[in-house]
Amino acid sequence: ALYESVSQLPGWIYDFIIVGGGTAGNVVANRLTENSAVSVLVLEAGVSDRGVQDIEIPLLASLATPNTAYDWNYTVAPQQGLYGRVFSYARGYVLGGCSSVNLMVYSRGSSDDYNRYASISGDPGWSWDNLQYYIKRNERFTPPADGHSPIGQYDPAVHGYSGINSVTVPGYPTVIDQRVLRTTQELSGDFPFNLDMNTGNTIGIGWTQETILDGARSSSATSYLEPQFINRPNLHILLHAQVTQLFASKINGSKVHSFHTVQFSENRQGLPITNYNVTAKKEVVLSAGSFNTPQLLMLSGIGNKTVLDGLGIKTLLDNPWVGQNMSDHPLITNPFYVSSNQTFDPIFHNTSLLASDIAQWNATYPHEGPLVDGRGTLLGWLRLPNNSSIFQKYPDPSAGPHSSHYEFIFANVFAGSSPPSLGNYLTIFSNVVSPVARGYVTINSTNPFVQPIINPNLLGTDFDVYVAVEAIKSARRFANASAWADYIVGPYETWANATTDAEIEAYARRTATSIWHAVGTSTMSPRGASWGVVDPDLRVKGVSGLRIVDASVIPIVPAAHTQAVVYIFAERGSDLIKGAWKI
Ligand SMILES: Cc1cc2nc3c(=O)[nH]c(=O)nc-3n(C[C@H](O)[C@H](O)[C@H](O)COP(=O)(O)OP(=O)(O)OC[C@H]3O[C@@H](n4cnc5c(N)ncnc54)[C@H](O)[C@@H]3O)c2cc1C
Repeated sequence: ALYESVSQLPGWIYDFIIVGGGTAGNVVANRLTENSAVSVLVLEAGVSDRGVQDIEIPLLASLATPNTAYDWNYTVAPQQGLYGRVFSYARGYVLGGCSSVNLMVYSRGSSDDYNRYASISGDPGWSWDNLQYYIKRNERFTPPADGHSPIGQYDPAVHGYSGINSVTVPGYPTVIDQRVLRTTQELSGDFPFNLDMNTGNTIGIGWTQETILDGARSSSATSYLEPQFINRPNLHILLHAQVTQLFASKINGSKVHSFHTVQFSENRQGLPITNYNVTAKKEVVLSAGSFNTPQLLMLSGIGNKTVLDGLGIKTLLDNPWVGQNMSDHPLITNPFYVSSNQTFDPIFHNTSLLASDIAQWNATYPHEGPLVDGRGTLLGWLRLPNNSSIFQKYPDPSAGPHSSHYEFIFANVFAGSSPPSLGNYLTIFSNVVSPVARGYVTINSTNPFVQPIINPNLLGTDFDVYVAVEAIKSARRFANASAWADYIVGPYETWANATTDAEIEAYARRTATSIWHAVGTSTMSPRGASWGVVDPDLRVKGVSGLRIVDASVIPIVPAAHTQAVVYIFAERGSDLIKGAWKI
C-alpha cells in the first residue's frame, strides 16, 4: 500500500527497509515482496508521481525538472573545467525517483561496459552474458504508440517481452528522422547506421528506444509498483519520509557495527520536523541515488574520518572512498536554425498549440500526437579515430571497441539554456561519454536537509575537453551532409562563430552541463579489496545489515544513459539479497 502520512504506517518493524522509492528502490521492493512472507517498507522523501502531466507526457519531460516540486533542486559546486560555472543538477524528488523525471532513453550500454564491471569487481556475475537474464526480467518491449511495426528500427532477437518496464521505439514521425537516416548512408564510414544499440555493440546511429508504454512514461513507479504489486499486503511505501540517519548497534560482542535502525522525518511543508525510527529485522537497503546515498552514509558515521571529525560526526567506519570516484557525462547542445516549421518548438512557444496537443494526448489511448515521445527520436554512439593524437597522452578510457567516446542525440527542437521564444531548430547533442575526469560528493553540514556538495568535475581533464571539441566538430560534419542542404540554415548564434579548436573549446566550457548520469560514489570493488565501498554482492564493506542498490555502486559511468543499467543492477541486486536470505 502507498501511504501519504506516518499515521497510516501499520508498524515500526519490517524485514527490509528500503531508503528511496526511486529507479532501483522500487525494483528491490517489488522483487523482495514476491515472497508474501517478507515484509518491506520503502521510505521515499519525495511526493507522489500520480496525475502529474509533466511526468506522464513524454515530450513534456523537460519541464518536470530542474527546480520544480519534483526535483531535489540541487546545484553543483563551481566547475573548474567550465570557467567556474554552476548549474542545476536534477534528481527526482518523487516516487520513481529519476525514472519519473528522466528523458526516458533506454540504452543498456555495451558488452564491454559490463565486462569491465565484472573485471573491476572480480565477480563474473556482472558480465554482459551473465546479466542477460536480468536485462530480460526488466524489459517488456511493447509496440510504439501509433501501432506501426517497429521492424527495421530494432533487433527483435535481443529484447525481452515479458519483463516489467515498458520499452518501445518512437511513435510519432518527425521531419528530421529520414534526414538522419540518409546521413548514415551518405557518410556511412564516419556515421554508420546501427539497427539496435542494445545488442552489446553500441557503435553507430539508430532509433532511440524509450521507456514508454502506449505513449506515456513507464517509470519504476508505474511499472514495478503497478496495482498488482503495490497492493501486496507485505509491501508498504511511505511518501514524504526523508531518511536522516542510520543507527548502528554491536550485536553479541561483534567487531562490526550492525545497521538496522533507520531514522526518518516526515517532511511535508508546514509540518514540524518529527523524527521517527523504524527497524529492519534483516537488512537496510540504501537506494537513495548517487548523491544522497553517500550523504546518508556520511551522516551515519561511514566515510572519511577527517571529514567526519571536522563536522563532529563520530566515525563508525573510516572509509575515504565514500562519495569519491564520481563519473558523469558532460552534455553539450549544438542548435541549428532550420527552414522547416514542423519542429516541436512551436509547442513550447504557443500555449494554445500546447493545450490542443495535450487535449489530443488525453483524449486517446494509446496516446496519440506529437507528445508521445521524448525529444530525441534518433541517437548514436561514436568513437574517436584510433590514430587520434590524444591517445599518445591518455590510454583509451572507453571500456572497449563496442563502447563510444561521444554520443549524438538528434532533437527536433531547440535544446540548451535560454531557449529563444521564436523560430524552428534542430539540436545535435554531443555528449562526452567515456570521461577520464572523476568528481565527488561530500557534506559540509550535519543537517540532513542541507544539500551535499556535488562536484561532477565536468571537462576536468584534457582528454574530456579533446573529446568535447572533436564531438562538436563531428556534429558540424554530420550537419554538412547533403541530406540537410535544404533544411539546416546554419548554426545558432551561441556557437556560430566558434570555428577554431580554441573557440570550440571555449564554447564547450561556456555551455556544457551534465546529462545527469552520475555514478560511482559508493563504488563496488572485489571482496576483501582495501578500496571501494561495497562488495560485489552490494553489501557495505566493514559493517553488517547494510546494502546499497542504486547508481552509486556502478564503478564507472557506462557509455550509455544510465537508467537501464540501474534497472539491471537492481534486478540482480534483488536476487543477491533473496539468495542471501533464502527467500
Ligand atoms: C533530468 C534527467 C534526465 C535523465 N535522462 C535519462 C534518460 O533519458 N535515460 C537514462 O537512461 N537515464 C536518464 N537519466 C539518469 C537516470 O534516470 C538515473 O541514472 C537513474 O534513474 C538513477 O537511479 P537511482 O535508483 O540510482 O536513483 P533515483 O532514481 O534518483 O532514486 C533515488 C530515490 O531516493 C529518494 N531519496 C533520496 N534521498 C532520500 C532520503 N534521504 N530519504 C528517503 N528517500 C530519499 C529520491 O527522492 C529518489 O526517489 C536522467 C536523469 C535525470 C535527472
